[in-house]
Amino acid sequence: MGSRAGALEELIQRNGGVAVIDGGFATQLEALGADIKDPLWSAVCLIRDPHLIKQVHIQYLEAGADILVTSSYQATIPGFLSKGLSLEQGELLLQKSVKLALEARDSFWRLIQNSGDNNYSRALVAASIGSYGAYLADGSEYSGDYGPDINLEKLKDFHRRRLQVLVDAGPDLLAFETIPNKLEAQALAELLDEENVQIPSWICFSSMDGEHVSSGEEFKECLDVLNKSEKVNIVGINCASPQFIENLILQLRKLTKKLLAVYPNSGEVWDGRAKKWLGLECCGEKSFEVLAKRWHECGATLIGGCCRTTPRTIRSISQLLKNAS
Ligand code: MET
Ligand SMILES: [Zn+2]
Repeated sequence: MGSRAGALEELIQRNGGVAVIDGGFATQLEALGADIKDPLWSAVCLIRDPHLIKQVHIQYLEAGADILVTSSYQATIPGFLSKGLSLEQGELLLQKSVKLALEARDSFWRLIQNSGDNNYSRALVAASIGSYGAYLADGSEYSGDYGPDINLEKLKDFHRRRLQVLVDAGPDLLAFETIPNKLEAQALAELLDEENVQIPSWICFSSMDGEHVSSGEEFKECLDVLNKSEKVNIVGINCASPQFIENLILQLRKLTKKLLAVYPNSGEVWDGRAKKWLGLECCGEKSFEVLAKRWHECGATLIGGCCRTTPRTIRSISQLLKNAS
């Protein structure tokens, strides 16, 4: 692994070969009463309800998450500007997303050390960077359909300043989430190089059919690009249906030597136009945890949940994966 990956390696080793990522962030904010019907989605809480953000982080730590993903998924500088905030205010909010997670991690860890409880590891903080489609808030993070005007340079420019601000805020990792196509994967890999980022990163794709990335492109095409990058330490899948994950892991295992991360959603489907979740969960808490064990056996090292998963989901997978190992 690249530089400064030591803390992650140590964590994985201490847990016997696994690290548990937290669960749905926006989902849990809503469960605590936050109103996130906004173009900034969960990131609107950085402005209105930072205490709820911290509470969600603490709930996932208590549940046994080893990696907290920050509230910055849909937090972007243009998004904040269009809310009437200044550039400086927008950058402070991005910093705050990392700060809130670091503070939650540090205060929880102090508590654990004082209690002598051996069941927890000191968690790591992964700064979330949602895809360009997440910023557009039109569902294109699940189609990769960015229109004819978008190109590699524009995607890099879109991501550059947020990336710099988040890295400067001192997270342990970067989590690129719900990447829908090869072009954006390539833009991110190039940007990590250009910015000479020193902390480890994961790049996770979603998949609508269990076989391709959301755009319909082959995983192989995307992995060919990422395999060339030393800055991308981990690749994987987030916010896809749990029923697809086993096959996707088997496919990815053949395509890369990098660590694999999987954190699927609950199996419900997000209707990006109607902005609501459709259908019932395909699997209850119990089967999610049984599946998670299988994902680990198939070669995933970082495992957690995305939208509609909860601290209960994370508690059961944390217990099962860590006791088994
Ligand atoms: N980290 C984000 C969350 O859990 C990922 C959302 S995927 C649409 O809210
Ligand atoms: Zn999700």
